[in-house]
Amino acid sequence: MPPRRYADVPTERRNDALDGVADESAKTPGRPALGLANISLAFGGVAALREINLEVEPGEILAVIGPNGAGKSSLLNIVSGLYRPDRGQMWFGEHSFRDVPTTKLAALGVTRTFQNLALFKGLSVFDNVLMGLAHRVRAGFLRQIVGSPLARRIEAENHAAAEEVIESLHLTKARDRLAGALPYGVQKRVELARALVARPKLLLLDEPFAGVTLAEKRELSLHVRNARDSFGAAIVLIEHDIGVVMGLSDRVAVLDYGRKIADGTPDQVRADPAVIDAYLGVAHEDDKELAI
Ligand SMILES: Nc1ncnc2c1ncn2[C@@H]1O[C@H](COP(=O)(O)OP(=O)(O)OP(=O)(O)O)[C@@H](O)[C@H]1O
Repeated sequence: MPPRRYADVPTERRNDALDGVADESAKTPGRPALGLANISLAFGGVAALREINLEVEPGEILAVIGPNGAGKSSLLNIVSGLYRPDRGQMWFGEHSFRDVPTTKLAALGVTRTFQNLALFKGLSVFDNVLMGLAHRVRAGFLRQIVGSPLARRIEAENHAAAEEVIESLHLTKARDRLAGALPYGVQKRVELARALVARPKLLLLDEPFAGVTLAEKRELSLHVRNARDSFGAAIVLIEHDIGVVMGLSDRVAVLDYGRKIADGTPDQVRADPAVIDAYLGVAHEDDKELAI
């Protein structure tokens, strides 16, 4: 079966419109989709992250788990440029950073969703999804080409990509509704659609399954896996639902008090005494893998 497309938009001819991503990063070939080396972060006297080393390969789904306050959100916030690490280095593919430039994340092929949703509630589902492609051309470049055949073609391609991902994520019926008026679980799907429309190389998901029903968890899990299968996205997710984590992830990294205490397959992590001690404990022994 040929791979499915979310947004098969040719970008070569628009590369010169991207905002100088390569200029601000050192280039190192042969790197994984995401690499972290010795990342540390403290808030006053609280060490949120201590010398974290982590790699995520293209097409790999990595879950980051751990007790409350372990450093999971801090890690995601560093990778998406919201926090600045005190020490360490990061790689997105060949681009290396100390500080991730938030405004250039999408152009680097990195998208994320937020635990508490970050949709434009007064815009339609279609327009929200379209916003996931807003980074593709600079405003100045758009002004120069407005009304031209190239501008019309870019618009048509973006619209087609948005329609495709809306259909893929079963959002067709909600396409013209205001995002803010939709049930929470559907809004979660809209946010995922917006993160997927540009076919990211690296997708960061902050508790994508929090607050949704079991049926919605199953469906969202399928869409996440499909993003990996259809265009090889590397996916990092923070999740508390151990059933989802074990069923969906290729690899699980466990944080505790800012340290990475385990990193392995779901089975390896589930059997690791340090992880059972720090996090899984007796309460999680009965957690069943979510069948997806
Ligand atoms: N902006 C901040 N200012 C001060 N301290 C912070 C800030 N963000 C995180 N911390 C502290 O850093 C540590 C790690 O917090 P973080 O939110 O990253 O953990 P977490 O694993 O995501 O927790 P949870 O599962 O509860 O969301 C905690 O001690 C937290 O109180």
